[in-house]
Amino acid sequence: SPIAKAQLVGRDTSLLASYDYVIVGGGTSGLIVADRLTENSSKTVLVIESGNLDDQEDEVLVPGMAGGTGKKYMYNMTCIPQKNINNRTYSLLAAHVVGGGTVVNGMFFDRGSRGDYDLWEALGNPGWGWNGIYPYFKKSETFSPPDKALADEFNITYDPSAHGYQGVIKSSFPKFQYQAVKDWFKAFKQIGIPIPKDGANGDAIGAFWVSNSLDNDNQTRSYARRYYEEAKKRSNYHLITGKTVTKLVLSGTTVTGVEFAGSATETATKVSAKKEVVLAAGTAHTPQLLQLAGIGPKKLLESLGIKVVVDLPGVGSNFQDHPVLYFSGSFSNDYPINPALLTSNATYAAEQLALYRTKREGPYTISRGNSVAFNTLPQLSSQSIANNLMQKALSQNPADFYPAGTDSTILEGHKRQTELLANYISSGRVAIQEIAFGGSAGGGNGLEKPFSRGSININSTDPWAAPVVDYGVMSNPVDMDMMVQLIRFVWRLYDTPALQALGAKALTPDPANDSDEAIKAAIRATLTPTFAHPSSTCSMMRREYGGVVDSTLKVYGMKNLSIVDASLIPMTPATHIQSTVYAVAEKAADIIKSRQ
Ligand SMILES: Cc1cc2nc3c(=O)[nH]c(=O)nc-3n(C[C@H](O)[C@H](O)[C@H](O)COP(=O)(O)OP(=O)(O)OC[C@H]3O[C@@H](n4cnc5c(N)ncnc54)[C@H](O)[C@@H]3O)c2cc1C
Repeated sequence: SPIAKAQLVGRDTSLLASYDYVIVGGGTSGLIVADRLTENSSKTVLVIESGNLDDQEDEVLVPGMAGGTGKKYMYNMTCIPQKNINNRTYSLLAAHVVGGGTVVNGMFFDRGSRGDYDLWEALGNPGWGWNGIYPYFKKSETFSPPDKALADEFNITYDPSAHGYQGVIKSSFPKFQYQAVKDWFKAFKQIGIPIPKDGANGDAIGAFWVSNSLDNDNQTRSYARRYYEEAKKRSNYHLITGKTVTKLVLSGTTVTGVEFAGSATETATKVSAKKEVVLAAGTAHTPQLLQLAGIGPKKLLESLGIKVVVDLPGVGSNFQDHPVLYFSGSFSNDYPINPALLTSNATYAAEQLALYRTKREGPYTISRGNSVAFNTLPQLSSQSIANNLMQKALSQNPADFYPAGTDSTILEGHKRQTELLANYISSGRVAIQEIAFGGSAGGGNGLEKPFSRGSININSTDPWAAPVVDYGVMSNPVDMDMMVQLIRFVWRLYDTPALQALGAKALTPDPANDSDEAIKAAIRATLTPTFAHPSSTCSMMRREYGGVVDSTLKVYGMKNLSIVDASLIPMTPATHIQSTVYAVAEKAADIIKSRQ
């Protein structure tokens, strides 16, 4: 096809009629799996990506401008009104570009704690606990330690043995930090939060330093496109961009290929997969493609007149993200050089940008920051509050959170997740709060282990129509209760001697209105349902729990169909999730290779 030929990136060759593997989505996970599968020169791989290559503009490469590309590389998707936050709506942050979320993200490159991944294993996924995934975190990373002078001044500690040194993604630290970060660390210490040496070794509980997905040599973003750049010279690797997969081609319950097109009016091209079709279209679009193909909840499919190929109730359910409440405050005694200066003082900003361009130094080497606190519920409130809240979760009836007639496997999975979560949360094995602090008085207060679950489902048979996104945020009252504790904790943090020395004052939520009811009203009015970490719509879990793929990532009931993206994460880890997606995809590639 001449159209296809023109858009096969970097190649003067034609699209083949069939490949061993067809990968749907050239985002984060898709490019990793493609790279690894093409290491075997006898296997052919086609990646079909709906977006295009990025232009490598400053807003992609310069950390201090991260996210500045706005909508250019994003889908335009909005959730339905969220009834527990005053019917407000919000975007679903899904990237639409080669490299996916890693082109536009905030470059935090951290990992969850041991418990976050042990929960996955406990859901019936042998090999997916911390010990099973840890080697793959290392495999994806090339770590550079921070500059000695900066590390000495700011006490930036790290565990060299926790990192990788031969991976594709460069991980390192900016050349600059704001002074107030030191005071925040002191404040966490004063309030009794531990300061581990490094979160990367499974001990990601407390306040610690994290690296960025940042190339230390030139202080620019390191992202999934690098996997493609390194592998594209292989003649067995084809990437086609600007083409959307519209259909999985089936023969009974075997996937034999896909159809794709550049627009709704373009005639679709068909390509066959001799071994597997690998879904890497992300948390919103992987369930969409399955449901369109008749793989999903029977009731939904029948209501749209779609022939049911496999009744798989979990496709589109168990949707999770990290709801976040941005708090504001002020420092009356702030340092003269602080994060606000870049936006308030154009001369300073121009000087600093020039410094970045000439020497790769200064605040433009920072993206969203390098210091975070991941706190457990007993730490941030008390053991008795934690026990009471978890008892409340355990006494709930899962059916109360789903429409009547919801499949029993979904309810069973909900119950099992609740039991595990309650146990891990009350025993402090996982964090439930994230506070990212970069030297400003305000920040984000994220709920890392929500009990609420949302959904992403189609409501049309048109592959070009966006699926319906329901975050389900705060649908579980235990999440509201935990969020109240998260806010009270931040207020107490402002009262520590370390932050009081800066003249810290909490502004919003306003501590003057400190009844539970007033705090809940503030949550309803201001909570954001997403921290740009959508996941879990095609969870890796036992089928009896509403799972969609097994621990070898094969879709239940189907042949030659796997999933490798963030949609398979069964329970969201307490971390920013890109390095988890990198690790999952590295492990996925090994699993798929082992089937050869
Ligand atoms: C704005 C933003 C900020 C973030 N900040 C951070 C951060 O600071 N730190 C962190 O750790 N994580 C962050 N994340 C999260 C992280 O980047 C993502 O979780 C991760 O990149 C998801 O990888 P994925 O492979 O699941 O999906 P994606 O990377 O989104 O890839 C899916 C790809 O599939 C393509 N696609 C979809 N449907 C089709 C189709 N039908 N046919 C062909 N192609 C299709 C899409 O265009 C996309 O490129 C952020 C994410 C966003 C969006």
